[in-house]
Amino acid sequence: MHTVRAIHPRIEVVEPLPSPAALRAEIPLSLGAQDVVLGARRDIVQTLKGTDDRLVVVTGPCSVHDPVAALAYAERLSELSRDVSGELLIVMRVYVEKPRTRLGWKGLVSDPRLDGTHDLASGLRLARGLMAEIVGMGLPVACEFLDPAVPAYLSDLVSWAAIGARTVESQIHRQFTSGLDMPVGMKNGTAGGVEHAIDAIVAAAGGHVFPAVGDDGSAAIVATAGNPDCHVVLRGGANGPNYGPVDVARALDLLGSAGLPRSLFVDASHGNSGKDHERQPVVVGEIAERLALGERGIAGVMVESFLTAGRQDLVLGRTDDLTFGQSVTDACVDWGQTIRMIEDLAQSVTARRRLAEAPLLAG
Ligand SMILES: O=C[C@H](O)[C@H](O)COP(=O)(O)O
Ligand SMILES: C=C(OP(=O)(O)O)C(=O)O
Repeated sequence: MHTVRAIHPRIEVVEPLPSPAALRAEIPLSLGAQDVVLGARRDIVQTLKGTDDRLVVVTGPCSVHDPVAALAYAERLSELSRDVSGELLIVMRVYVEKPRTRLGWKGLVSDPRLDGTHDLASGLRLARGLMAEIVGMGLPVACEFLDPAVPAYLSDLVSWAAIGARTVESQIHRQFTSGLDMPVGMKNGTAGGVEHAIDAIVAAAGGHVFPAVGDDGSAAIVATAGNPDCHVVLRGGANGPNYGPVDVARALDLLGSAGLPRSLFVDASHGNSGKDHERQPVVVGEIAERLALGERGIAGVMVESFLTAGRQDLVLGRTDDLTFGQSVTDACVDWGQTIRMIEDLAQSVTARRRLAEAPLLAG
């Protein structure tokens, strides 16, 4: 550890971090786990293209603060996902970085002990170990990539990623997304406009050259090939929800006019539920009804769900006071409600399939 204050008075400490290659060697991905990651990436792309008629469901806690609770959730979800695998492609939210509106705990990677000590090396190790364990259960993993240094440490474990509402306009995020190997959902901005997400899709589809952390941890110039698998995630915004049929049709038309596939995800939480977790089943119910009636533009749905309903305030350093399996960021639906929402969505896919087959049967 050495101080750099003489040159940069506002930087207090610079410490070394293990390189991405070193962390990968410490927590490798087994061949079986690699199949899970790659298989889900491929299947999600097929659902976006409409060649797989299942629905992607990205569900899990708003943020992971307790790996034990996250694993307990993952065990239940992996079992449930097997039951509905003919209709739904379930991916678990394992969100280890949190963007904050102002200030607050920024996730497991940033502060894994939840006490303000910011042991990032342990955070990355913990996040990688947790993701590896969940993928090892056969359950694919989703996260938001926030800090541009983090994907190099985790992205080989991730099947679906988001660029959040607060960073979708950032060139830096669009650049690193252009080098990611998984489908990436671009959230509409916090103000609600879908145009920034469409700009982000176009930008990330192109190749870029930019400075980054190399695999060995050294400063590097990275050139990317472009990511053709980005899509919009409608999450609502300051003016209210945008999951209704008119907003979805408008977003699909904008995508079509930009020469992009008419396919998107809907986030049932955030601006679409006014951050009221009890609204999420209502949003999911309405989407399920529309899917059952033949809606094809919605390829995926996101839900914020954990073991216990609601949310709790985190006081740094006071983890003993926390309720097990309850979110310390946005409020989530509980496990029982999650099962009902997933069953509802699975039934809607079955109904949509019957509808698609009906003319063939009649003929
Ligand atoms: O999804 C989580 C939150 O909505 C996002 O991180 C912003 O949180 P904040 O407004 O509580 O800071
Ligand atoms: C922060 C999140 O979403 P958004 O960027 O839509 O606010 C999230 O999904 O955790």
